[in-house]
Amino acid sequence: MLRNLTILQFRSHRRAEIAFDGRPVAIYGPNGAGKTNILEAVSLLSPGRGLRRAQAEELMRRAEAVGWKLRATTDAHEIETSALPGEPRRVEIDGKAAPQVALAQILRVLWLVPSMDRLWIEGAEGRRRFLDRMVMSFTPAHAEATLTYEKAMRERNRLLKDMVRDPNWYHALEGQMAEAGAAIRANRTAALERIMAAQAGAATAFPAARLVLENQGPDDLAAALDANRGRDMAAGRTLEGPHRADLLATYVEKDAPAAQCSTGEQKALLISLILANARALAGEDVVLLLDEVAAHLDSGRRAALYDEICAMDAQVMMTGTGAELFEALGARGQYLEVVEGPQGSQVLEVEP
Ligand SMILES: Nc1ncnc2c1ncn2[C@@H]1O[C@H](COP(=O)(O)OP(=O)(O)OP(=O)(O)O)[C@@H](O)[C@H]1O
Repeated sequence: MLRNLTILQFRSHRRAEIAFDGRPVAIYGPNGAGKTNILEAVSLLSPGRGLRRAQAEELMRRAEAVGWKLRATTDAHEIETSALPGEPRRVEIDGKAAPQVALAQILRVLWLVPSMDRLWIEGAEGRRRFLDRMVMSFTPAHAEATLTYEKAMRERNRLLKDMVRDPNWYHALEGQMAEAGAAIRANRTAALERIMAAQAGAATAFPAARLVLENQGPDDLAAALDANRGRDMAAGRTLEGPHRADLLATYVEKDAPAAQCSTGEQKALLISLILANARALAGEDVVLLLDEVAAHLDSGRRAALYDEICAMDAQVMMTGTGAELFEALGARGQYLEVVEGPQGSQVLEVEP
């Protein structure tokens, strides 16, 4: 689990040191105090751009703009990640420089944030990202397969745009895309099976979702890329492949597509998936970040959510309103109050 986190010059935080004691962490305080910024810091202990998909530069505290740094201690490792102005984010694990993807091996960080409330309604890209984060939590190497595929595809797209016709320019790239693409597909299929199995086996108040992958691309991607170069050249990009896949969910009990469910039901489906994801990872170091998830839930589901979180093997950190969190978690929670101070956000440990 994550034991300690030091946040330096990050968003609204000048310096915050937090020691986690293993209980679900309840973070509360006024609007804009810097609660979500703490969850965002934790999300950056995994590969990628974190739960707001921010650029490294945006994360620098505006007042000083000297760069930011996060230091974390888990049971087994020390993680440091930082960025200086104008530079990409860097990662060190146990004092040695490491590629970002190496973070996926240490903590399995999962999250739900309010910007995902319209996930089932909006475009496929958000769902694909959500899917790939779940997949990466099971198969850390998925992060690398995705990077390899996207890099090769970008180069292929450049050739297509430049109207390069010589097949020799394409062979190696398409080979890489086919190989990484097959891994991506297999990883995604396996992850969905694990999530659905975890849902089926759990005593949970959250609805079961049937998950299906659509638009995964042709079975023989190498042959399709080879055959469709002319069509792709006309479009100026690669039209088919796992980069177009979509995740469809059905609310099983009502046999309704997620996009047609009520706002609360859509949220319940997301919570159901993220809880199933965490359960399916039992035995791994899972950190589950829940930003204002209780909004849209009825009182029955809210109570169930808190009970399920407390019974889980995962380390949970959530934001919400103080009164509700105190009432729901009582002595089961660790409380952090975040307030805005003259020197930026202040994080206070509170005993209820
Ligand atoms: N790069 C930055 N430098 C300084 N402050 C920043 C930076 N980025 C965001 N902030 C500030 O952080 C605050 C938002 O923090 P955060 O999103 O954590 O709020 P919150 O406590 O979750 O609030 P809410 O309850 O409204 O969701 C805002 O006041 C914003 O101006």
